[in-house]
Amino acid sequence: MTRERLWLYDTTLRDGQQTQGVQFSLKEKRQIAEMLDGLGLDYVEGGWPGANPTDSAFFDEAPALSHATFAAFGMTKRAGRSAANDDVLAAVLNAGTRAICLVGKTHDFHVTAALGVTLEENRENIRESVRHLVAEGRETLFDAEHFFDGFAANRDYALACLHEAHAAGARWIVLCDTNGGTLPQDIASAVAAVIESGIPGERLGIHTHDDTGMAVAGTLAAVEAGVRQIQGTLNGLGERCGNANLTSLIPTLLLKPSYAERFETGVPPEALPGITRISRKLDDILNRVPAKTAPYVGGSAFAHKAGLHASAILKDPSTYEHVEPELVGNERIVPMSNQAGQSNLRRRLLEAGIEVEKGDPRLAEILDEVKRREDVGYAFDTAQASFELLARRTLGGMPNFFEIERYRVIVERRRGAGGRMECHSEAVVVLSIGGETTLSVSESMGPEGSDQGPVNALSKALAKDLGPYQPLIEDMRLVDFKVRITGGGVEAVTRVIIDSADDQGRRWSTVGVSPNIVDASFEALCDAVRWKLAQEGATTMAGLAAE
Ligand SMILES: CC(=O)SCCNC(=O)CCNC(=O)[C@H](O)C(C)(C)COP(=O)(O)OP(=O)(O)OC[C@H]1O[C@@H](n2cnc3c(N)ncnc32)[C@H](O)[C@@H]1OP(=O)(O)O
Ligand SMILES: CC(=O)C(=O)O
Repeated sequence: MTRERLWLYDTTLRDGQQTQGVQFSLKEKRQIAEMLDGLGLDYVEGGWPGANPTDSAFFDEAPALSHATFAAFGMTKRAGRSAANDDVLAAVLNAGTRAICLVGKTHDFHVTAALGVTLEENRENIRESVRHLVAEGRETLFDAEHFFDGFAANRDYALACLHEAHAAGARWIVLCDTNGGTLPQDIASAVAAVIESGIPGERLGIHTHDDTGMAVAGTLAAVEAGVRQIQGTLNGLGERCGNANLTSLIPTLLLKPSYAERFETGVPPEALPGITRISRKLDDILNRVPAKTAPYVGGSAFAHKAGLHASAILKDPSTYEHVEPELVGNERIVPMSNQAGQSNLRRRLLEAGIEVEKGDPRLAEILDEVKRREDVGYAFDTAQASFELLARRTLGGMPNFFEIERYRVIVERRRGAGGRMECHSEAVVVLSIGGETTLSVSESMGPEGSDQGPVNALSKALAKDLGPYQPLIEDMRLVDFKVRITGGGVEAVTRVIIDSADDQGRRWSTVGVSPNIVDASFEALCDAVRWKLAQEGATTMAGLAAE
């Protein structure tokens, strides 16, 4: 059966940049455009040339795309001037892209209230703008702004605006749910009416916003009704609540038989496993924590926490997964928590290289300890390294690398050079290693001598002199630090999660809990060091001496 082509148009660099708090640099725009091209998107909209210096510079040195058509964005000409004399149209044309997307009004209310022109003038603006770009040999898209609201308010006028663009030669008429309030069934019936009015589905696109949380559903409803171009953004970035999320739509189109059997896109199946990496790379660029619950690509998308789920997953992963995580480059995890049963536990232990027979009484001991600790504020589903240490201690065979004799932290605010007030943190850690006592003092010191706080000072003091273990922790560093006040037991306590990494690409999380934030941090730091030593195959002092 031949499949119909669905065209994917990415607007991360334009509508995505309209997200509050998002401002891409030139280098980041290039990086993102290349990622989208590598994934197989058909169009990459680069921004609005002339609107700001970054966008203009981006078009001056366009990225080298091997697959995607590069598109510039602008708006229809203003009333009272010809298309050839319109500065906005001149700027988009000068950007030199093969495709140009122009936004124009289709809701009568916006024509009179926002533009302040007559309904006929707006139709002329659409017609002449599109005609001008087509005459210049550009593939022209018309983004019909507020189309669905306009269709509900004045159907004839909204349709007439679309037909102006269509008759003038626009390749794509893109129906926009600009305010994001239209429900999927209303999108479907409006699309059906547009097709019935004479514009075929192969010339129609859909651009939705997520203000009701249904941008993806609205997009799919439009496809069902006949549109053949989808506009969206990576990770659903976009104005207000965002646009239709391509990171959800692309796997859906490729993996769900009801779409995959009827449609093909430019994204080849072998590129699909790259989508999780691309999604996280975008978050990295934006300095955002990836959304764990994101469909397909989120860290929790294939995390099986409940005991009943994990038990079945071990027998057959399809029991609780709608697709295999590998297909989208994600991974299955079975975290430990107070929702876990022995199946989660055995699976998690196996991942850590520890095999325990089903029914071993020590499994129940570990589970009891996990549940007891979670009751007082620990969280092991995110702090897997602390969980492993707990399990190894219960199973026996966990070396006692070092003992904490005492530690002390001083935080001082004092007048420094130039009379400015500045903070200073200092820590002392005393350890006992194989009967020997070591004492380390360290100051917190960040870039240009800035104070990085007491936890940083403690981390440095702890890692300063670990006696014979020192070489094993040299490549280790603290990469993230999260604090949560939690109601453990009868009183609120502080839970600290610390993420550490090393030069061998490992990244691990540990947890500490205490009414005192510094003490909770210190517990998590000690676990981080112990886990690293265990990974390095370190033995106790006695073992080291024997080697
Ligand atoms: C639905 C969407 O998301 S479309 C994308 C929207 N994106 C952006 O707005 C980001 C980029 N925009 C910008 O940098 C600026 O708004 C610019 C450079 C485009 C224009 O800046 P300015 O000339 O200062 O205008 P300003 O932003 O204040 O107002 C927009 C103007 O465009 C007019 N306009 C809006 N839409 C259209 C249209 N489709 N066709 C013609 N004119 C339009 C408005 O009437 C208004 O003109 P007015 O001030 O004469 O009333
Ligand atoms: C064009 C566009 O971004 C919108 O109408 O939402």
